[in-house]
Amino acid sequence: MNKMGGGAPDTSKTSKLERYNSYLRRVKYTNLLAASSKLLFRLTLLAALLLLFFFFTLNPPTTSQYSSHHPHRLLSSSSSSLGGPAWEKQVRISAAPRRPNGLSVLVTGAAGFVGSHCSLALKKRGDGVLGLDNFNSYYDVSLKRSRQSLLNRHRVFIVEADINDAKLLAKLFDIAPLSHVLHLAAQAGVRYALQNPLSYIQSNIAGFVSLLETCKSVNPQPRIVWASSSSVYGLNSKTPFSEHDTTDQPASLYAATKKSGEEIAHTYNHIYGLSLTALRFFTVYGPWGRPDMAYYFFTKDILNGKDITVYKTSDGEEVARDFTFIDDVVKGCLGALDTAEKSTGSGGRKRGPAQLRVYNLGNTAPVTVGRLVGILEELLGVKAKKRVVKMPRNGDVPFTHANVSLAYRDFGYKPTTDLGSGLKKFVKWYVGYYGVQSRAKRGSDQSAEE
Ligand SMILES: O=C(O)[C@H]1O[C@H](OP(=O)(O)OP(=O)(O)OC[C@H]2O[C@@H](n3ccc(=O)[nH]c3=O)[C@H](O)[C@@H]2O)[C@H](O)[C@@H](O)[C@H]1O
Repeated sequence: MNKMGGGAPDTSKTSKLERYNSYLRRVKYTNLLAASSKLLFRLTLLAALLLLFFFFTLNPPTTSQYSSHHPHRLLSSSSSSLGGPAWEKQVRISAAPRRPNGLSVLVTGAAGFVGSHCSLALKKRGDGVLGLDNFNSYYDVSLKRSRQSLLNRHRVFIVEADINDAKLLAKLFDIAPLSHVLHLAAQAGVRYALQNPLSYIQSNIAGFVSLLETCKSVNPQPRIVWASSSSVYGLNSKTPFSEHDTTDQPASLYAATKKSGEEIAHTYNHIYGLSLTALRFFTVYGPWGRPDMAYYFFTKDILNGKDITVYKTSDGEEVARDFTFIDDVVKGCLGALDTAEKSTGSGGRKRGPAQLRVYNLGNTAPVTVGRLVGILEELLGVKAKKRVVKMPRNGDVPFTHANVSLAYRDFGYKPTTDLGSGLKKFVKWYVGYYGVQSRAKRGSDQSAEE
């Protein structure tokens, strides 16, 4: 029966069906719309990610770019304005050796602690030295500027640029026939990796690869000596540490990046015939040192009457280091440069087997941190306010101890400075540099007269 009445045909079923169909069509359409907008959103996101990827691959952030966006920023100067005839002349003159068969060395990290000492030593014996440094703000930039002034007085020119600047690196090799690279630019410090891990990747891995990429392509390829670290031994308990020991237990990101550097060196040696020598430095100290290192900031804090924190191991043992004096390390660096064989590649291709070496540069006589503090107290004439605490898990290792027989065999490396004599020289420099007027000054004057 037609509920609508009259003789009209019964359409209630058809219209219900139509309404239902149209409902289904609407649902389908809405679903389709939702699905396609989801797809559109995903495609846009993918495109944006791809764009970002290509942007950063083609324009890797330099340390300076990185700095301005990062909470723990490392400010450095830009190299975009470098160039011109006067600048090129400075580069050429600085890199030119002044003795027959002298080396022409690019020293990266030349305004750094080891870099400035090595640059001076090379220049003094008649080699050409061209410095490169980004003057980042990891520690007091004015100290780096003072080292730069010192080098300037000895006619060593420092190019202000980042090792990640591949164009600039290629330009330097174009201008000057650089025979060797002493690569010391790095993000140093074991504990700072907890605060700024990416700076280690940026300098010690990306920067190193950027340098090697340039070196493999230039003709002739330079010989490269570079700074690895005692920290690669990590939790190794076999003493003294030998280059034959396994180094697969890094305790810090710093150590891991230095270890990666050694593996990367192997690759570039294997593929491109680059001659590469890694030097594992053992806690290098001395005048013009690094303010982030314990002996340096202990000196400052002891003089200022501030507490110092001395670590002990979780077993309550004293922590010890094979502290190595800068002059000994400089001799090791020069010995490694002098015995480095030619790279064998040309036109970016390997033409034969090339030298690949790793050496410890240590002092072979570990000293506890407690004893280090004791020596500083004597030299400064001030009692330290010590707080002995268990070593936090911050990347530190309990002890280091170098076996240096390989370096002795191959280039006569023989450390001659004990911690007492080395710290005496450091304190004398420190009180002079900072103009410290205290018992420390009198103490160091007395020691200098002895
Ligand atoms: O050989 C290396 O390859 C490394 O050497 C250096 O690292 P380390 O040997 O750790 O030197 P450094 O920090 O001076 O601490 C010295 C001692 O003081 C202890 N230490 C430290 C800080 C503190 O507050 N208290 C303390 O007891 C601490 O436990 C340690 O026992 C370089 O910094 C590094 O860049 C890298 O080159």
